[in-house]
Amino acid sequence: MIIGVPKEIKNNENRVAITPAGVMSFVQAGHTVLVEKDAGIGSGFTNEDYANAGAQIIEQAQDIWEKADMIMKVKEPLPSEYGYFRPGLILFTYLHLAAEPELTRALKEKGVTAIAYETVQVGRTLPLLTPMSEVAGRMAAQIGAQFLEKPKGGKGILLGGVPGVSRGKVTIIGGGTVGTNAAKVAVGLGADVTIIDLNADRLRELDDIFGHQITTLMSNPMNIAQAVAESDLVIGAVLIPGAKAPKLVTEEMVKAMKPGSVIVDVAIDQGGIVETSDRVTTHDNPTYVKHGVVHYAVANMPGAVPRTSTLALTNVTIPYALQIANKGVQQAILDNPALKLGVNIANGEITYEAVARDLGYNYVPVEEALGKQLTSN
Ligand SMILES: NC(=O)C1=CN([C@@H]2O[C@H](COP(=O)(O)OP(=O)(O)OC[C@H]3O[C@@H](n4cnc5c(N)ncnc54)[C@H](O)[C@@H]3O)[C@@H](O)[C@H]2O)C=CC1
Ligand SMILES: CC(=O)C(=O)O
Repeated sequence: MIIGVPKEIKNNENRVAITPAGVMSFVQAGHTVLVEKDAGIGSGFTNEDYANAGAQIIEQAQDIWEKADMIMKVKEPLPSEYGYFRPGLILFTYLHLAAEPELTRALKEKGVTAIAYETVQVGRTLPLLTPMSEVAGRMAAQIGAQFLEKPKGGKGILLGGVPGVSRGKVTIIGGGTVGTNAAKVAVGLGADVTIIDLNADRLRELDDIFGHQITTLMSNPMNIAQAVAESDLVIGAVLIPGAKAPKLVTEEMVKAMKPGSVIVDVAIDQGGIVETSDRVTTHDNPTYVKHGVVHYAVANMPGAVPRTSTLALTNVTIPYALQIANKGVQQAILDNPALKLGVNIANGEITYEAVARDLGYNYVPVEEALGKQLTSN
């Protein structure tokens, strides 16, 4: 198979979908890897590193998209890349389609087989999302602390306080991977941390992990309203896999926050959990102020720490990509139900139920969409 790796073009997206070590794994398995010139520079990998590992370095993104059987990316294609879509092309990347109706339509109309990192699922875990959620969660607390500083537009408080002055209050809504990692850093900074989740078992686990260093609360509108109103920093970290994020923090709740408070809505890639997170921001211009509250809504937070993120991401994506390359999509899906859950679009059909429901399409099971009854031995 020919695997193509274009350079990422989203604002300040310095990650890359393959490392030189990944290239070597594909080449040893008999595949060809095309890497766009300078695709790895932002993550500290030179063209020479890739060439030494066996990749062909290609000048133009267009040549990669045209020649490759499978395109591996980090972030969703941007409109300038939609023209490269063609029937039968395999696209393996983060997609977050429930929040991307135009992209969904383009992939569907062009017959691309679109496999989303974020919906590959093993039991209750999302192994290709987890490492980036670890990064974004840890970043969320440090970014929140930064924007609470007065020169950055915040109310001018130090999350850890100092002797004789109270600590800052942090509320984290969603106690999964992002939430837990945000809590680790916020607790480390000395903040007064509350985690809200809908899952009572998860709250028990968090209580076991953090003990009296945090407060846990069941997710309901009353608890959320009260915690948000009292918080200096609110972190949005809820996920319903594949689906548009539920708006759990209403505009009224944001109005009740004190001026200069900060919201970091990490779940913005799925549409955000805050009613006033009504736009996606970029690393170049990461915040806006609404009702006196600083909103941070960057959808590619790990792109700002690309060396760490590229290594963490490719550690988990390459083994799945190798399965697709070695066996072809149909057999790889048949052999690996986790990968099957990653297929969001195939042969012009939406094959992930939550995406179909949120965007108003018919859901077609992947076996049916691929036009062949997949049967296991
Ligand atoms: N902005 C960015 O750069 C990045 C964004 N993310 C996003 O962060 C979000 C969270 O991801 P993960 O932590 O990995 O997900 P996760 O699945 O590990 O955790 C989600 C948590 O939300 C909880 N939850 C569900 N409904 C809830 C409700 N109504 N109230 C309270 N809690 C509820 C679940 O019980 C679960 O504990 C996702 O949208 C993910 O794509 C992840 C990485 C980077
Ligand atoms: C999860 C995701 O979309 C990111 O890491 O950018």
